[in-house]
Amino acid sequence: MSRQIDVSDLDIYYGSFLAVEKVTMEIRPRSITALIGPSGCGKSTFLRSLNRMHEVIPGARVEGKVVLDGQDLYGPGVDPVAVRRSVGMVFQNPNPFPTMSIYDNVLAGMRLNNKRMRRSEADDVVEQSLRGANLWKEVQDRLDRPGAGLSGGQQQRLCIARAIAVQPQVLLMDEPCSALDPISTLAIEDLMGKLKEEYTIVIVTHNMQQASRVSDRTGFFNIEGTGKPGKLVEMDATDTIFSNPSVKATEDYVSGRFG
Ligand SMILES: Nc1ncnc2c1ncn2[C@@H]1O[C@H](COP(=O)(O)OP(=O)(O)OP(=O)(O)O)[C@@H](O)[C@H]1O
Repeated sequence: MSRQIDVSDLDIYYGSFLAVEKVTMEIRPRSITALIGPSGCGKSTFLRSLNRMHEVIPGARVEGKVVLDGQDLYGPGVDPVAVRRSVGMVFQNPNPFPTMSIYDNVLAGMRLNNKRMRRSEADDVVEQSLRGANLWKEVQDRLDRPGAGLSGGQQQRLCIARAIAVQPQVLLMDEPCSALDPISTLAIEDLMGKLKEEYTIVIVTHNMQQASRVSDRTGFFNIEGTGKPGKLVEMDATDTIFSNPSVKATEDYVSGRFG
């Protein structure tokens, strides 16, 4: 499995509104790709199209291709639920099931997938996922307590544990730190650095420092005006985007001159 995503000529619509136009992008395996750009340019819309989450909105659709490991995720007969299993997602606000125990939260995705497991197998998945999310040490003695009892940063790591429990190939993260304090943010950033050894990660962030700290490659999206579609302006190694971009709009954005 290469865990590479190749997007070609992707148009993304909400009904008749073209929100994102003609994106072609190579998302490299076992690396972190950051998507940046001003509000409304379609970063979250594009991210959601990578695991067919976009389709849960009535009237939303795409044209073009998203290919993961040689399979067109929008091809005929492809099950969107299976796509979401191999391309997991972590959202802006940590959203563990509040009354469910930490233990059951980790297994929630697997249970949705109707996977039956022996207790010892489930114990292993919980421990490995929580270790993978750098949360095991903090919660190992209170696995039966509700997820809501954790701090915001711990809840976000619990959501990451839940996402990796189903062993996805790709992890999509939509502003995963925007609801967190700086210390929890650094903990998630450290964790992302570790996770990229195994997963392909795509992150949407408004935080330029975060994009430059954590990502290997960065794509800059922009929009020409209200009602116009968002477009991928350029994509390159993160260092290049931040120090020597090819397009003036990128330079203006990363240097804080607009956006
Ligand atoms: N559920 C929806 N129905 C209709 N239009 C939508 C929906 N979600 C987003 N849009 C529109 O699609 C365009 C892109 O929105 P999107 O949220 O993807 O941008 P973004 O770059 O992620 O913005 P932000 O940085 O503010 O989160 C916007 O014009 C937005 O109004």
